[in-house]
Amino acid sequence: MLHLPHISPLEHSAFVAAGLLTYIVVTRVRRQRRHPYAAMAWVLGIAAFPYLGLPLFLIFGTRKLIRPATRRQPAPTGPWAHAVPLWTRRLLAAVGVAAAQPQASVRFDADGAAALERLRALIAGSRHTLDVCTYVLGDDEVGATVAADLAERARAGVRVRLLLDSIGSLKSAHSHDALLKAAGVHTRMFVPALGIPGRGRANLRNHRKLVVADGARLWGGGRNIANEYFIGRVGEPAWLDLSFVACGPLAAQAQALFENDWRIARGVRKAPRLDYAQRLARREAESGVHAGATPDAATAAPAPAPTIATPALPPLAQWVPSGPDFHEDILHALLVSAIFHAERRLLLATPYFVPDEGLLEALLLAARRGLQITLVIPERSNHRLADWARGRALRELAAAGADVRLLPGMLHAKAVVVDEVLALCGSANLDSRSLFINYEAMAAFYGPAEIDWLGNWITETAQRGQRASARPPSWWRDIGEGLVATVGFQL
Ligand SMILES: O=P(O)(O)OC[C@H](O)CO
Repeated sequence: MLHLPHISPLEHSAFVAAGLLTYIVVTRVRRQRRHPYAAMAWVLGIAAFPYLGLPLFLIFGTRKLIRPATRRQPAPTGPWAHAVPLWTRRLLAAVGVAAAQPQASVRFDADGAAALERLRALIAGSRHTLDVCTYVLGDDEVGATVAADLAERARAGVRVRLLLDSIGSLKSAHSHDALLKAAGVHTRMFVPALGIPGRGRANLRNHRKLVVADGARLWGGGRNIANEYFIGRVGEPAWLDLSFVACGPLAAQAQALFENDWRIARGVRKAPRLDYAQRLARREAESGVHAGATPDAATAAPAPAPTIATPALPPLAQWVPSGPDFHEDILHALLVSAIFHAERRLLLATPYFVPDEGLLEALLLAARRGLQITLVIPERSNHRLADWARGRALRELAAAGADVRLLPGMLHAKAVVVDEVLALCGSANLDSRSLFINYEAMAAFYGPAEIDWLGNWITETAQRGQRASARPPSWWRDIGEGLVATVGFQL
């Protein structure tokens, strides 16, 4: 029989005090801001159940891996600087994001089959390196096809690195191991879900989705690598989603970030001596590359997808990362700033809409200022808790005059358009998990062609949805939504 050690009330109180002190020290030393619900939950948890609460806090309680940077960078200048709103330039430079640069080409894919062809062509066109990061690699047709393509490149002598999130790919992470390993693909799992994760990182998932070929061509967007994002599961249509291929410096920016993620997955604890934007600038200066890489035949050729007409401005773009590897919540800061700066319209598409109070308030104020706000979400997503958590925010937005559209099928695209000045497309959902916890990355586009393309796509997609109502729900639904919303910071 198990005998628990006897603990006197004094010893118990001392343990609780030590637990709370640990919470304060970790939070203060790392200067981590927390959602009020999260702070309250940790303090109450440690005080009420210290023997469980403290270990859980040490395993899951860290949100940021680096301390605030004191360095302030000036807003970038240069031939294209005028095309990026000054507030964006200043903000992103201040938080350590590499500057926007012109790309040789950018092509979006809304159609899943075309997106898969373009991804496969990018992989097939790699000659030296291939860096792949995905939240989900499916144990299905698309997962197997892409894994076979990676294996083929590795056999041809390309250095192939595959980074999988260990929670996102929990069920399927090892499905393609035999093939990948035999071909020489280097695979790493991002922060093990099992085992003893160190320094509170177990809750910090890598949600970034990118493939970089030869450091020059980037495939990115909202798609994971599994059937539902491209061709649909058996008997079901593919989810509505967006991805893109960019040829140019955006790929180098994404690859520099991948290098960081690859180190973290190896368990490296020390922060790199230079941050990724500085390292990138140094590498570019050393090699004298960029400002417009040329697309090679492999990416120029494939798929009958929309080609963007030559704009007055080149496709100006910037890779905007966010997550525990940056002290600021960069995407949240960018979104809130963008909403306050918007003058005419805000178009938003997301599968999961669980905004924190700051983001919701910014949107509500924009609606009250009379901006056109279109928010497209699926009527029922694949995460029922997220659907429950969003109810109040949707009703408030609809009541304030926003056009909230519920699509009949599953929408998984993540895109935001702000006036005619900025468009975002990438991995981040408009929920607290993406904006405050996960490793994420979005491409920010400043060229008129890309902004138009994404704006038109969101507008046309919205027209296929039903308008959400501002009517109050039944009392039990209201209570249910309230309960789910208290853990909304984790959704
Ligand atoms: O986290 P996302 O946005 O990549 O979506 C993943 C799916 O919802 C997995 O259930």
